[in-house]
Amino acid sequence: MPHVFDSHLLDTIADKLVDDGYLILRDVLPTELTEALRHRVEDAPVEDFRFAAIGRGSEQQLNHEIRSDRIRWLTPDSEPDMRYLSFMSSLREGLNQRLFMGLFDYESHYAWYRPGAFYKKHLDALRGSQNRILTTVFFLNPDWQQQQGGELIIYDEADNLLETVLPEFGTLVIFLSERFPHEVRPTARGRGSIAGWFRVSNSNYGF
Ligand SMILES: O=C(O)CCC(=O)C(=O)O
Ligand SMILES: [Fe+2]
Repeated sequence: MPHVFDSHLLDTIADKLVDDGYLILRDVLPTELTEALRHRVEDAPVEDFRFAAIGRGSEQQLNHEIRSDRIRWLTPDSEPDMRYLSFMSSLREGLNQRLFMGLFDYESHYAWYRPGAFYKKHLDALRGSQNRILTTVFFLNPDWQQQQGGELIIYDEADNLLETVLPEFGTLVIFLSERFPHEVRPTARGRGSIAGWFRVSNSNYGF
Protein backbone atom coordinates (compact mmCIF):
# COMPACT_ATOMS: atom_id res chain seq x y z
CA MET A 1 0.00 0.00 0.00
CA PRO A 2 1.48 3.39 -0.94
CA HIS A 3 1.90 5.72 2.02
CA VAL A 4 0.17 8.74 0.57
CA PHE A 5 -2.83 10.94 1.32
CA ASP A 6 -5.74 10.50 -1.07
CA SER A 7 -6.61 13.32 -3.41
CA HIS A 8 -9.93 14.10 -1.76
CA LEU A 9 -8.19 14.74 1.56
CA LEU A 10 -5.54 16.84 -0.19
CA ASP A 11 -8.34 18.95 -1.72
CA THR A 12 -9.83 19.50 1.74
CA ILE A 13 -6.45 20.46 3.23
CA ALA A 14 -5.70 22.89 0.40
CA ASP A 15 -9.15 24.54 0.68
CA LYS A 16 -8.81 24.98 4.45
CA LEU A 17 -5.34 26.47 4.14
CA VAL A 18 -6.64 29.00 1.63
CA ASP A 19 -9.66 29.90 3.78
CA ASP A 20 -8.18 29.83 7.30
CA GLY A 21 -4.42 29.25 7.07
CA TYR A 22 -4.65 26.28 9.43
CA LEU A 23 -6.59 23.10 10.10
CA ILE A 24 -6.90 20.24 12.56
CA LEU A 25 -7.36 16.69 11.28
CA ARG A 26 -8.09 13.52 13.22
CA ASP A 27 -7.06 9.96 12.37
CA VAL A 28 -5.83 10.60 8.83
CA LEU A 29 -2.87 8.20 9.16
CA PRO A 30 -3.27 4.42 9.57
CA THR A 31 -3.67 3.58 13.28
CA GLU A 32 -0.91 0.97 13.23
CA LEU A 33 1.51 3.53 11.78
CA THR A 34 0.58 6.06 14.48
CA GLU A 35 1.10 3.27 17.03
CA ALA A 36 4.56 2.47 15.61
CA LEU A 37 5.50 6.17 15.69
CA ARG A 38 4.31 6.39 19.27
CA HIS A 39 6.63 3.52 20.21
CA ARG A 40 9.51 5.24 18.44
CA VAL A 41 9.22 8.09 20.91
CA GLU A 42 7.99 6.27 24.03
CA ASP A 43 10.44 3.35 23.93
CA ALA A 44 13.54 5.29 22.91
CA PRO A 45 16.22 5.71 25.57
CA VAL A 46 16.30 9.23 26.93
CA GLU A 47 19.95 9.64 25.80
CA ASP A 48 18.71 9.57 22.20
CA PHE A 49 16.94 12.86 22.79
CA ARG A 50 18.55 16.28 23.08
CA PHE A 51 17.22 19.43 24.61
CA ALA A 52 15.90 21.50 21.76
CA ALA A 53 17.67 24.71 20.80
CA ILE A 54 16.11 28.04 19.93
CA GLY A 55 17.12 29.89 16.76
CA ARG A 56 19.08 28.62 13.82
CA GLY A 57 22.69 28.13 12.75
CA SER A 58 25.26 30.01 14.75
CA GLU A 59 22.50 31.70 16.75
CA GLN A 60 21.29 28.44 18.26
CA GLN A 61 21.09 28.40 22.01
CA LEU A 62 19.46 26.35 24.70
CA ASN A 63 16.90 28.32 26.59
CA HIS A 64 15.02 26.30 29.15
CA GLU A 65 12.84 29.26 30.03
CA ILE A 66 11.31 29.18 26.56
CA ARG A 67 11.13 25.46 25.86
CA SER A 68 11.93 22.33 27.81
CA ASP A 69 11.08 19.49 25.43
CA ARG A 70 13.65 17.02 24.11
CA ILE A 71 13.87 16.17 20.44
CA ARG A 72 15.18 13.57 18.01
CA TRP A 73 15.17 14.00 14.22
CA LEU A 74 13.43 11.37 12.08
CA THR A 75 15.85 9.02 10.33
CA PRO A 76 15.64 7.15 7.00
CA ASP A 77 16.80 3.88 8.59
CA SER A 78 13.52 3.55 10.49
CA GLU A 79 10.56 2.01 8.68
CA PRO A 80 7.86 3.99 10.52
CA ASP A 81 9.83 7.23 10.07
CA MET A 82 10.06 6.53 6.33
CA ARG A 83 6.35 5.84 6.08
CA TYR A 84 5.54 9.06 7.94
CA LEU A 85 7.91 11.00 5.67
CA SER A 86 6.24 9.42 2.65
CA PHE A 87 2.82 10.72 3.77
CA MET A 88 4.33 14.17 4.28
CA SER A 89 5.93 14.01 0.87
CA SER A 90 2.51 13.36 -0.68
CA LEU A 91 1.19 16.36 1.25
CA ARG A 92 4.02 18.50 -0.12
CA GLU A 93 3.35 17.42 -3.69
CA GLY A 94 -0.42 17.73 -3.28
CA LEU A 95 -0.16 21.29 -1.97
CA ASN A 96 2.36 22.30 -4.61
CA GLN A 97 -0.01 21.04 -7.32
CA ARG A 98 -3.07 22.74 -5.86
CA LEU A 99 -1.65 25.96 -4.43
CA PHE A 100 1.72 26.41 -6.18
CA MET A 101 3.37 26.77 -2.79
CA GLY A 102 6.80 25.74 -4.03
CA LEU A 103 7.41 23.57 -0.96
CA PHE A 104 10.85 22.10 -1.41
CA ASP A 105 11.73 19.93 1.53
CA TYR A 106 10.53 18.82 4.94
CA GLU A 107 12.39 18.56 8.23
CA SER A 108 10.83 16.86 11.23
CA HIS A 109 11.62 15.67 14.71
CA TYR A 110 10.05 13.73 17.52
CA ALA A 111 9.52 15.79 20.63
CA TRP A 112 9.10 14.44 24.12
CA TYR A 113 7.72 16.71 26.85
CA ARG A 114 8.30 15.27 30.30
CA PRO A 115 5.88 16.21 33.08
CA GLY A 116 6.38 19.92 33.69
CA ALA A 117 7.74 20.63 30.19
CA PHE A 118 6.32 23.42 28.01
CA TYR A 119 7.08 25.62 25.02
CA LYS A 120 6.20 29.29 25.42
CA LYS A 121 4.39 31.29 22.77
CA HIS A 122 6.42 31.62 19.56
CA LEU A 123 6.32 31.72 15.78
CA ASP A 124 8.04 28.91 13.86
CA ALA A 125 9.31 31.32 11.20
CA LEU A 126 10.20 34.96 11.31
CA ARG A 127 7.74 36.93 9.21
CA GLY A 128 9.23 37.43 5.77
CA SER A 129 12.09 34.96 6.31
CA GLN A 130 10.61 32.57 3.71
CA ASN A 131 12.28 29.51 5.16
CA ARG A 132 9.75 27.53 7.15
CA ILE A 133 6.47 27.93 5.31
CA LEU A 134 4.11 25.31 6.68
CA THR A 135 4.18 23.60 10.10
CA THR A 136 2.80 20.15 10.93
CA VAL A 137 2.35 18.75 14.43
CA PHE A 138 1.27 15.14 14.85
CA PHE A 139 0.27 13.87 18.28
CA LEU A 140 0.95 10.38 19.64
CA ASN A 141 -0.75 10.17 23.05
CA PRO A 142 -3.75 7.87 23.61
CA ASP A 143 -6.57 8.88 25.94
CA TRP A 144 -5.39 12.40 26.71
CA GLN A 145 -7.45 14.01 29.45
CA GLN A 146 -8.07 17.73 29.61
CA GLN A 147 -6.73 18.01 33.16
CA GLN A 148 -3.38 16.60 31.99
CA GLY A 149 -2.53 19.94 30.36
CA GLY A 150 -0.05 19.92 27.47
CA GLU A 151 -2.49 21.65 25.12
CA LEU A 152 -1.26 23.24 21.92
CA ILE A 153 -2.76 26.73 21.91
CA ILE A 154 -2.97 28.55 18.60
CA TYR A 155 -3.41 32.32 18.31
CA ASP A 156 -4.17 34.55 15.35
CA GLU A 157 -1.99 37.40 14.13
CA ALA A 158 -3.58 39.76 16.67
CA ASP A 159 -2.90 37.28 19.49
CA ASN A 160 -6.54 36.28 19.91
CA LEU A 161 -6.98 32.66 20.96
CA LEU A 162 -8.05 30.52 18.00
CA GLU A 163 -7.79 26.90 19.12
CA THR A 164 -6.93 24.77 22.12
CA VAL A 165 -5.82 21.37 20.85
CA LEU A 166 -5.36 18.34 23.10
CA PRO A 167 -2.29 16.30 22.03
CA GLU A 168 -4.44 13.26 21.37
CA PHE A 169 -3.19 10.19 19.45
CA GLY A 170 -3.80 10.65 15.71
CA THR A 171 -4.45 14.41 15.69
CA LEU A 172 -2.58 16.30 12.95
CA VAL A 173 -2.38 20.10 13.03
CA ILE A 174 -1.22 22.04 9.97
CA PHE A 175 -0.66 25.80 9.88
CA LEU A 176 1.20 28.52 7.99
CA SER A 177 4.42 28.96 9.95
CA GLU A 178 4.66 32.74 9.73
CA ARG A 179 1.08 33.51 10.67
CA PHE A 180 0.18 31.70 13.87
CA PRO A 181 1.84 32.23 17.25
CA HIS A 182 1.36 29.10 19.36
CA GLU A 183 2.45 27.56 22.63
CA VAL A 184 2.52 24.24 24.46
CA ARG A 185 1.05 24.56 27.94
CA PRO A 186 2.92 22.76 30.75
CA THR A 187 2.09 19.08 30.59
CA ALA A 188 1.28 16.91 33.58
CA ARG A 189 1.96 13.69 31.68
CA GLY A 190 4.68 12.56 29.22
CA ARG A 191 3.71 13.98 25.83
CA GLY A 192 4.97 12.74 22.45
CA SER A 193 4.63 14.46 19.08
CA ILE A 194 6.26 14.86 15.69
CA ALA A 195 6.79 18.47 14.65
CA GLY A 196 7.76 19.20 11.06
CA TRP A 197 8.26 22.09 8.66
CA PHE A 198 7.94 22.35 4.91
CA ARG A 199 10.46 24.77 3.54
CA VAL A 200 11.07 26.53 0.28
CA SER A 201 14.49 26.55 -1.31
CA ASN A 202 16.61 29.56 -0.39
CA SER A 203 18.98 28.98 -3.27
CA ASN A 204 17.67 32.04 -5.12
CA TYR A 205 18.90 34.19 -2.28
CA GLY A 206 22.33 32.63 -2.01
CA PHE A 207 24.34 35.77 -2.56
O1 LIG B 1 4.20 19.83 20.18
C1 LIG B 1 3.51 20.82 19.89
O2 LIG B 1 2.31 20.88 20.18
C2 LIG B 1 4.09 22.02 19.16
C3 LIG B 1 5.58 22.11 19.20
C4 LIG B 1 6.10 23.37 18.58
O3 LIG B 1 5.45 24.38 18.58
C5 LIG B 1 7.43 23.40 17.94
O4 LIG B 1 8.19 22.42 18.07
O5 LIG B 1 7.74 24.41 17.27
FE1 LIG C 1 6.25 25.78 17.15
